[in-house]
Amino acid sequence: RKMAPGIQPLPGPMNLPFIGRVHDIPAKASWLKFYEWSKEYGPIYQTKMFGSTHVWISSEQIAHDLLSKRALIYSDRPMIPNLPDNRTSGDYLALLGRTETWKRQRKLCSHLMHTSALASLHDYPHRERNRFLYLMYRDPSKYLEWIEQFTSRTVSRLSWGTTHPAQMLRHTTFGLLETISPSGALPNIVSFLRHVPACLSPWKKKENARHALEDRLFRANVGFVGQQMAAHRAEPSFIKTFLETKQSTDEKERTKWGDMDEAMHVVGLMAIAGALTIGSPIQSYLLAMCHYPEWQRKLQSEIDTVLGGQCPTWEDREKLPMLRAVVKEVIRWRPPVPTGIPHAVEKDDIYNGYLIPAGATIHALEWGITRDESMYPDAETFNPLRWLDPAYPTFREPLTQYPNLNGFSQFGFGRRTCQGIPIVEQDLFLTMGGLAWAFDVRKKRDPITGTEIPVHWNDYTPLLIAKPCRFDFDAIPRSEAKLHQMRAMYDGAARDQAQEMDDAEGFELFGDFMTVEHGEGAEKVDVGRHLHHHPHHPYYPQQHPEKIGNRDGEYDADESDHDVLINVRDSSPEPGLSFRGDSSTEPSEPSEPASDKEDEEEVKILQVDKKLRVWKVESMVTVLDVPGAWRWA
Ligand code: HEM
Repeated sequence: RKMAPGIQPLPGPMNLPFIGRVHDIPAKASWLKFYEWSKEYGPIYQTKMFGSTHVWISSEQIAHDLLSKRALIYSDRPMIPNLPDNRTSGDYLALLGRTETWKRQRKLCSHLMHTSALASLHDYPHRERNRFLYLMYRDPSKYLEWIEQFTSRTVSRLSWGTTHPAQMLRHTTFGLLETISPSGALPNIVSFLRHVPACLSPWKKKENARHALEDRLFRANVGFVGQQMAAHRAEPSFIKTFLETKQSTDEKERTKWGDMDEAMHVVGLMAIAGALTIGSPIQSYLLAMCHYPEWQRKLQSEIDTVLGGQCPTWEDREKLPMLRAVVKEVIRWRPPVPTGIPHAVEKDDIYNGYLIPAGATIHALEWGITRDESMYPDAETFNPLRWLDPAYPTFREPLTQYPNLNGFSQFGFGRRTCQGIPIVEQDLFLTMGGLAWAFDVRKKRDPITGTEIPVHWNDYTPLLIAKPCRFDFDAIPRSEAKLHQMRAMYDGAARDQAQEMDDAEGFELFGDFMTVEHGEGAEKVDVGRHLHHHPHHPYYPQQHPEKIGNRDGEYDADESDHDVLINVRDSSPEPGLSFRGDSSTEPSEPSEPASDKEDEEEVKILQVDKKLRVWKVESMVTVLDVPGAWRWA
């Protein structure tokens, strides 16, 4: 391509014909390679992949100069080869091109988020956090499960006022992450594979089936909120807020936010974003505490001194700057979206004498941005002090307000910045604060030699949203008093859930198996199992054989929903039947020996709704740490 005098192409590695540098990009932790190149070619450089230009930015200043200050031409999104209508379809706001649909959807998203944030997210993160802490106490080795339950249940409540869709949301959302991630589906790297017809393309078949399932889930959820509103018992939610505007007597207000179908997708995307991302920093917090016990002690000391033994609530945020600094530093130390979500530039542009060609994909390389030594000295070290001490360039006053997550580079740039920060901020403040208040998290010790068992430093999953691969640690409750408090907090959360169960009449539950119709016919999807058989899923047995949690060699997602049992299998239990097992055991197979006695409990079926295939149970749980004590759950 001919350049005007004085203009040059961006620096970057030499490209091979046609494939560019595809062969150099590792399947795992690709961001480390892109960061390595930034050391060689500078804070802005380009690579080619199958003919398209990718620009990588590792400086916050340059990202702002282009993506924020020149937002007029830098706010588009690239086409995702494995989801080729992502720019136009309107199903996923975050992936839409710079279109009128995107502008409308972004406004609606912002309105719903704002309304909910003003009401402190209806206390949902707090209620779910209390449940989460107790589950962590019962079995910290299942932390991946408890964290995913926390994030998906919280965002389900926010979106639809109920936790019921949470499990299915996890399933469909994880599938979407694979569909769109460069390392999740081959056509995203070898882009011409997108032309393979649907009947021959395993990627298209899989995505079509997933999409159909997701569509059914979102429609059922919206229907549920409508029914609950008609019965005057809907809990607050994004969809409820939207439907209320539809009931306004003011015609302008009624039409302002678009139609129901669009709102369904906007809220669906918000739920997807919430279920996907927030687990990453919660897991990274546990990793950080294993490596930096001194910061755990400092954080605990702040919480104990300021709150006199109470567990942090959202109202305490102004008083706990160190907790906010830990939240922010965890995100900086291990960025949840290390390669960023790419923008696309719509016109040729010149930056400092370099050409950025129209159509190039622009990546704000979040991993590189957080390693800029001029802003983050000693960047590899987890150091919350950089947000609290005036000696650091990132310090900001007043400490009642800063540090916070608003405007943080890790949530993107310009007109496409993340819209979920109020949820992220509250979820992380409560979970990290709750964990520090309740537990000493530390490396496990070998029972015989007493030596510490090593924990990895930076082994993360490879998809667009990166999470630490499973590691073992101890989470020791800090005192007997805290244990009692945790149980009381959990009882409150369990009561909420029992109430919700009563309200769930009319909600369409999904079976373990369901038939999904799509273009190529019908497919039987095993939802329960499916969740654990994604090749990149951290629980996936083949990929991480040593990292599997439970006695069956495979992690059972429903295992510890002890408080109420929602069983969706075909057996038809009768009220009054009692059996021993854990609450996810089939009552039709009571004789099956439970190999793990600790999980056993007395379960009695109280009520059965055959149409919904829901049982409500009463279960007597052994409280393991107080021998001989029993508790009704
Ligand atoms: C730790 C959690 C999260 C992180 C690190 C994160 C990060 C990001 C990033 C990097 C982007 C792209 C920004 C850009 O293109 O410049 C983004 C976009 C977005 N995020 Fe988040 N996010 C998180 C959680 C959430 C949550 C809970 C929601 C729920 C509402 C959400 C909603 C969105 C939306 C709607 C967009 C798309 C904005 C647009 O394209 O116009 N995010 N997020």
